[in-house]
Amino acid sequence: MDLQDSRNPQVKRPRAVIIGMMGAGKTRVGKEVAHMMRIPFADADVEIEREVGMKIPAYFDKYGEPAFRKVEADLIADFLEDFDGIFSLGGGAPMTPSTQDALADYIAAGGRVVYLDADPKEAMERANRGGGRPMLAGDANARWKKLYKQRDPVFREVANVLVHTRRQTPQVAARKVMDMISERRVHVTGTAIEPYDVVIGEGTMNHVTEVFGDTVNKVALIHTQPVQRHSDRARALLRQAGYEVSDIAVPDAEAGKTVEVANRIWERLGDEGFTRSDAIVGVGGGAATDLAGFIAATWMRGIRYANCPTSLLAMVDASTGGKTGVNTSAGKNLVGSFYTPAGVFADTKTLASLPNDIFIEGLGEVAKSGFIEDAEILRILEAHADELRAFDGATFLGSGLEDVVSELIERTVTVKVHHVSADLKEKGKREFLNYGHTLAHAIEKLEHFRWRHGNAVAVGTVYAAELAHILGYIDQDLVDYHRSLLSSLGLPTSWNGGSFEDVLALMHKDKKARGNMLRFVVLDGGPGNVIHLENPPADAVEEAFRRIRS
Ligand SMILES: NC(=O)c1ccc[n+]([C@@H]2O[C@H](COP(=O)([O-])OP(=O)(O)OC[C@H]3O[C@@H](n4cnc5c(N)ncnc54)[C@H](O)[C@@H]3O)[C@@H](O)[C@H]2O)c1
Ligand SMILES: Nc1ncnc2c1ncn2[C@@H]1O[C@H](COP(=O)(O)OP(=O)(O)O)[C@@H](O)[C@H]1O
Ligand SMILES: O=C(O)C1=C[C@@H](OP(=O)(O)O)[C@@H](O)[C@H](O)C1
Repeated sequence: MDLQDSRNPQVKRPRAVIIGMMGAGKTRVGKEVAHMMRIPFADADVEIEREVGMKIPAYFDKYGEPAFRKVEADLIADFLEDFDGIFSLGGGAPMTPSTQDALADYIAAGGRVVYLDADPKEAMERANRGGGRPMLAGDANARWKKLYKQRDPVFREVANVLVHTRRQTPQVAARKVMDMISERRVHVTGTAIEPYDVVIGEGTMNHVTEVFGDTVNKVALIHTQPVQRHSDRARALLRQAGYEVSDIAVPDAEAGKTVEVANRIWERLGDEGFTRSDAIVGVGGGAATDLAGFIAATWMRGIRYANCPTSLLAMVDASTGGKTGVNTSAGKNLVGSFYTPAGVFADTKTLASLPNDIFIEGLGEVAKSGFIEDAEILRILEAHADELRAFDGATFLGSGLEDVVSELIERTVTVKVHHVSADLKEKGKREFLNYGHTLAHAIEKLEHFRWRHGNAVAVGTVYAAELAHILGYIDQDLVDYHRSLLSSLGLPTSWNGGSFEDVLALMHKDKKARGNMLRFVVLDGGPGNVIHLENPPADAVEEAFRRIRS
């Protein structure tokens, strides 16, 4: 398949622009960030000196500040469009209106303007060292303070990333900047949805303390044992932020998603005096975040909650979108509520402990999102299939793969959000997220849930592709592409379990079915074009099933 890269490789833009007061460390810390990220560094002052062929104090003396600002603004405008690294500006640069406009455009195109917010005393002292700063001529301290008063509010306005560096070494500050600029955010809004962000990247769990504000006192931290070390981190962060934390360990995976476990948690919340102004944080795979959301939705008819998903599947799917619930003897996920979180923190640091097979499973839902909306996902999966299949948590952090996985999470969450925002309660468009799921749910049930969901979805998408091909919606190449892509990622593409009759009976019970009519989600023409297929001919439904037997 020929999948075009939707991004334009010609466009160069700084990975981050650093602003701040004189002496904040824009040059020193900026260089360190570039070094850590192995990308180029440029300092506007140095570039200006190169361009005008003299030192800045000499230029100020000869031509004055207005002339300097003009040269500075022109140079910054050029770099914002043609430099692919870390770019530090001179202290006063963001005060020039044309530079403010250029920075706003840069942010609108996805850029990061980092305000390096140093402690005023520390920065002032450093700025006065060494001299050579024309803006501090005369009483340097008084000048610095005056400029700080004028500039600090503007810097806060102009930047979209704020990094405090008080008492931090340049290395520590740089690490902080690096984490913050590598972060990706997907904003979720929609009718009946209180807006929230899904924050993706290494260290993003640190933000879990930012969503509840001052009104919350107690936080119940719901997690499973395999992710203990990650929930320990969340607990430490929440305690440091002043919350009273109750640690609630629940049985792992589906064993935790039961009414009995929920009941034990409700009892505990009652004993510990949780009120409507308290909150829940879920840390773990999709089972733990589904349970945590369900507890939040039901306790006192709804309290605030945040999710820290730790499996790929939970990051790309389960933790966003607001479906919460437990399993009962009537079936999986049949009891629950649509209840959206206050924030989702997909911290890629937690993937370091994720076993390979559980990671691979998550790719099933990632590929599905590529098929239904974002063909760029398919291109990325294709280009990195070998590394993804060989995923090893032990070598994952800081590797090139981490960036690839972060992009896949961002894109997959974006696809999910497009569907959820338009249709929270699954009355229409949201059903498209169910591509491959009609057969997948039947497989999971017949395999007594020993088959992992993402693996079943992979087979289900091949089935849906076969069905669409038999009925003339897509060509054989696209069916073959489903198989080759999924198997290159280590996902299954065939299933030899139960009989067609068993599968058919279960597909009739699928939530998309209407009366006795089967309904599937299929592609029409190519990836990105999805339709509902209602009541397909019985022989096509059976023939497609025959084709997924190996
Ligand atoms: N709410 C939704 O919209 C939605 C969507 C898809 C799936 N789900 C639900 O999500 C669940 C499946 O999610 P899942 O695949 O994450 O399964 P899971 O929660 O059972 O996690 C799989 C296993 O991986 C472990 N694990 C998770 N993160 C780990 C880490 N970082 N390190 C080590 N071990 C880790 C878990 O403890 C568990 O043993 C199902 O219950 C499904 O119904 C919900
Ligand atoms: N976090 C820090 N800790 C200690 N020294 C620092 C720190 N940041 C910067 N410095 C030092 O302070 C001086 C001013 O830093 P610089 O990067 O030139 O500031 P700016 O470019 O923001 O004016 C330099 O000598 C630099 O090495
Ligand atoms: O604050 C300012 O107006 C200036 C700061 C300097 O950069 P640093 O902040 O890197 O010292 C330099 O651009 C020029 O002296 C003007």
